[in-house]
Amino acid sequence: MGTQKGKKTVLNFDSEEDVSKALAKYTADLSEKFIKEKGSFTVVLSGGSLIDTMRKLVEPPYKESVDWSKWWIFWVDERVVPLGHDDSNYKLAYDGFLSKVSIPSSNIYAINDKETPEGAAADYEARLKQLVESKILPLSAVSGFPKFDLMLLGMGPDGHVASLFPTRPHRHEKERLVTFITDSPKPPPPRITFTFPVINSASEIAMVVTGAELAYMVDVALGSAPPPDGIPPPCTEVSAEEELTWFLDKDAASKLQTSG
Ligand SMILES: O=C1O[C@H](COP(=O)(O)O)[C@@H](O)[C@H](O)[C@H]1O
Repeated sequence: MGTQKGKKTVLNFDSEEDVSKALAKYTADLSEKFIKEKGSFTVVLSGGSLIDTMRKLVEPPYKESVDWSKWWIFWVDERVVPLGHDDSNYKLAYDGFLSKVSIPSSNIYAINDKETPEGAAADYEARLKQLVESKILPLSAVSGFPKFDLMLLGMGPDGHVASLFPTRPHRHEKERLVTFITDSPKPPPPRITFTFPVINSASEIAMVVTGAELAYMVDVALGSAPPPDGIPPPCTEVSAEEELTWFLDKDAASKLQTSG
């Protein structure tokens, strides 16, 4: 299991719609707080169901009240396909979120889709290091890795987060900021992903998990069921420097002993 440095909060909601509303308010509140404190808000997105659950953030009142000009967008993982491909996490986010708000395009860090997985990971890592040098991204005083303000994570039924899969050794990478995989068990096979040292250096992390097919893994991740084959899956390793907040709907929380 990961070492929990910050606080952990588990929020249970009646429906996915309620998760979407609460996630919008949580994100807008953090945006205001970080922009007030440091003049910018660095947000790391996942792919998958997260983007649809973020839909309330691009509706009134947040669409107008959030200062999108101060946002910076990154991806915790990306499939190494052209940015316009249906498997691209960038395209998913562009269609469902980024095209609806006015974040400066120079603040949106899509991968270089002309590279191999290894090249794309090295390129993304180099660009993050440049942002550290230009003081856009601070380094965590705890880990020495870049510290993002907010990571919005999803989880797969096998307990993967980002593109860190239970059966792949790159989940244990401790030196690199960004690594790659060419044989992801979930298609498409070529992907790049932030490593745990970077993920766990974030100030705030939201784990956004909805749907009954994730109920067992939620139980494992929150420590109330034993992990499959006795091996803790990646979702058990997530922790944030300030606060990790789980957003669960009733179905995802259905196996937890104490929900509500
Ligand atoms: O492949 C991926 O899967 C995870 C989980 O997706 P979900 O649809 O179960 O929410 C996602 O977080 C990751 O970014 C994506 O590349």
